Amino acid sequence: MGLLINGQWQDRWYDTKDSKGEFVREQAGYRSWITADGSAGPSGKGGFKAEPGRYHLYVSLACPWAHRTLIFRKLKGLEELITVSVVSPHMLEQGWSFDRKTGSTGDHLYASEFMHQIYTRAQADYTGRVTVPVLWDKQLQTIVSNESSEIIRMFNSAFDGFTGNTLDLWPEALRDTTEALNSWIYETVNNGVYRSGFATTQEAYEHNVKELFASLERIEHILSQNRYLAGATLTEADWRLFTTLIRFDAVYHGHFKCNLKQLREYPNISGYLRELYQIEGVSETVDMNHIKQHYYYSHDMINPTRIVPLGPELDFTAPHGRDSI
Ligand SMILES: N[C@@H](CCC(=O)N[C@@H](CS)C(=O)NCC(=O)O)C(=O)O
Repeated sequence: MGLLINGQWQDRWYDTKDSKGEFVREQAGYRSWITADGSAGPSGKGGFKAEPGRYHLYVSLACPWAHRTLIFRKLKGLEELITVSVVSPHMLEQGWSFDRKTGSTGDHLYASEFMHQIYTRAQADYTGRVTVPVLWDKQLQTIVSNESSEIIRMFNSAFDGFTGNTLDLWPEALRDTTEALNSWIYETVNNGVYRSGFATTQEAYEHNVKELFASLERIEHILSQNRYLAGATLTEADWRLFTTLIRFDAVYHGHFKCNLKQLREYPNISGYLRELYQIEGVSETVDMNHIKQHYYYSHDMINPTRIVPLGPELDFTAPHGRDSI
């Protein structure tokens, strides 16, 4: 695990000295948007017109942020239009790698060994963390975006003209509601599990775990009255939450010490999680082996033996019972 400084790879764990033991996530560096006509999006530069075959996704099947983009690619019927390479679940001294022996598909575009080579291909003197997902433009040979929350919004509509798929997971009428949900769920749940697990002081850990479970209680309450987070309609807020929930009992509960409760103790959250998992195509995006291998094997600062636990046994295919909500 490490980062690039002026294009040079440095092997380093997160520095929490200046933040009282708190893990602080770095802002994504590439923030442009693919749009239907190539005009600039809300941030970054223009020139990235939606075109079949032009774009490529680099993902980890273990990573909850990358997982969001795979779900949107699936639900929006983009599999033929946007190609994918998967990194190995083991993120070691050189960061994410394309080691086929440990579960990567290899880099289909450039046969690179490491993900940091994709970043330096886009910018030779890049400084910053080398994260997935990365949305790559094969034509301009550069990174369009490495921010999952924005990639899913591009996928939601930019290619509709080609696919005819008009499923709208960010409906105009629910945007304020969705944004409000996203903001506290991102802070205390999606990133909250990382802030708990990567904390290096007892105080920071306890603070984050308590916040996380207060939010889970709040979500349990919302889901006792609503089928989905924003009401009767499934939105991006649900998929953003889903990728954290699906990893919760298997990884965050043990490895990140988010263990006040297991998700199975929340009846509404568990039923909701199963319902989302059972939506057509979604289970194909979930790879529990990559998920467990990544966290338990890569973070040797937290788990120095690198032993990957066998349990817990989870069955996301059981009836969800949410039809009556
Ligand atoms: N803001 C980014 C965060 C992506 C991210 O942090 N990905 C993790 C994997 S789960 C990563 O690549 N971490 C490597 C690192 O921090 O060095 C997004 O949502 O796309």
